[in-house]
Amino acid sequence: MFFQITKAATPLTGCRRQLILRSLSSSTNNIQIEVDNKTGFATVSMNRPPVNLLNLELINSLTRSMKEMEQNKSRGIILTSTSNSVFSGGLDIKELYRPDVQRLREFWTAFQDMWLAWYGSAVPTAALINGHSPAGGCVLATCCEYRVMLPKFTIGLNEAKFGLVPPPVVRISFKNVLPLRIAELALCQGKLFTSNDALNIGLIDELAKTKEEGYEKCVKFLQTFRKVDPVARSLTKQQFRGKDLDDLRKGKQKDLNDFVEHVTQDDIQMRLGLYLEQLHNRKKK
Ligand SMILES: CCCCCCC/C=C/C(=O)SCCNC(=O)CCNC(=O)[C@H](O)C(C)(C)COP(=O)(O)OP(=O)(O)OC[C@H]1O[C@@H](n2cnc3c(N)ncnc32)[C@H](O)[C@@H]1OP(=O)(O)O
Repeated sequence: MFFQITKAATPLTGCRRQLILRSLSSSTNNIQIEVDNKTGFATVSMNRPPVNLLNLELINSLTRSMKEMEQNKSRGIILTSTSNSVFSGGLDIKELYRPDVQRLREFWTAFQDMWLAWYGSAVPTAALINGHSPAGGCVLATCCEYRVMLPKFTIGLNEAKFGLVPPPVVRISFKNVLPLRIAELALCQGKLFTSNDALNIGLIDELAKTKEEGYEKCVKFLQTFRKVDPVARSLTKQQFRGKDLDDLRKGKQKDLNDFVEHVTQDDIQMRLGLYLEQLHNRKKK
C-alpha cells in the first residue's frame, strides 16, 4: 500500500477535520496528502526541505500521488508546499551535473511521466503557490488548471539564464497559459515574474494574502465543477490537452535522447557547475 491513513486537524483551516495520508513508499516522506472530509478535495504538499528541489524521488512521489488521487476518485487536488517561502526551487541541478547517465535517463523519464500525470490529470487541479516557483516549479504550477499565489515571490522559466534550452514539455504548459508572444519573450529572456506581474500577464489567476486565503480561493475554484458531470469535464479537458499529451507519449524516446545529449555536453556541464557554485555562494556575499 502506498499511503497510510491517519486522522488529524488540518494545518490549513485549523478546525476542519481531515484525513492525512502519509507516503510510506519513500524513506524521505517527501509528500504529504490531506483530504478534506467536507469537500472531498485533496491537498498535496511537497515536503522536501529546504526548497523542494525536484529530484528523482520527489518527482516519482508526485506522479504516484496523482495516480492514487485518480484511483480514489478524488474530486479535486490542491498542489502546494510545506515551506513558508518556496513552492518548488525547480529541478535539483545536482541530478543534472556530472550525472550517472543511467540515473539521468531514469530522472528525465520520471519527469516526463510526472508531466503526463499532472498536465493530463482527470481530476481538477489548482496550484497554491505559497513561495518562489522558478523553472520546474513553474512547470508544475502551469500543469494545474488554476493558480493562486502569495505576494512578493517569483515565478517563471529562467532556464535560458543559465544556458539550458527548455525542452518541449516545459514550453507547452507555459504556452497553454500565456499568450504566445509573452511566452516566447519570457522564455527567451529567462524571466522570473513577481507575483503582481504574474497576475498582470495571466501566469497566475489570483493573488492571496495568506496561505489560508489562498486555500479558500483554490477550494472556490474547484467547487465551480461541483455541478458538472466529472466524465464530461475530464473529456473536455482532454480535448484541449490531448494533442500535447499524445505528442509527448509518441515522442518520449526522442525527447529523452535529446535531453541526455543536451545536458551531457561539456559546455552545459560547465554552466551547470557554475550555476550550482553561484547558488551555493549567494548568501556569503
Ligand atoms: C534540456 C535540458 C533542460 C532541462 C530543463 C528542464 C526544466 C527545468 C529546469 C529547472 O528547474 S533547473 C532549476 C532552476 N531553479 C532555479 O534556478 C532556482 C535556484 N534557486 C533559487 O533561486 C533559490 O534557491 C530559491 C528557490 C529562490 C530559494 O531561496 P532560499 O534563499 O530560500 O534558499 P537557498 O539558500 O538559495 O537554497 C537552499 C539550498 O538549495 C540549493 N539550491 C537551490 N536551488 C537549487 C537547484 N535548483 N538545484 C540544486 N541546488 C539548489 C542552494 O545552493 C542551497 O544549498 P547550499 O548552498 O546551502 O548547500
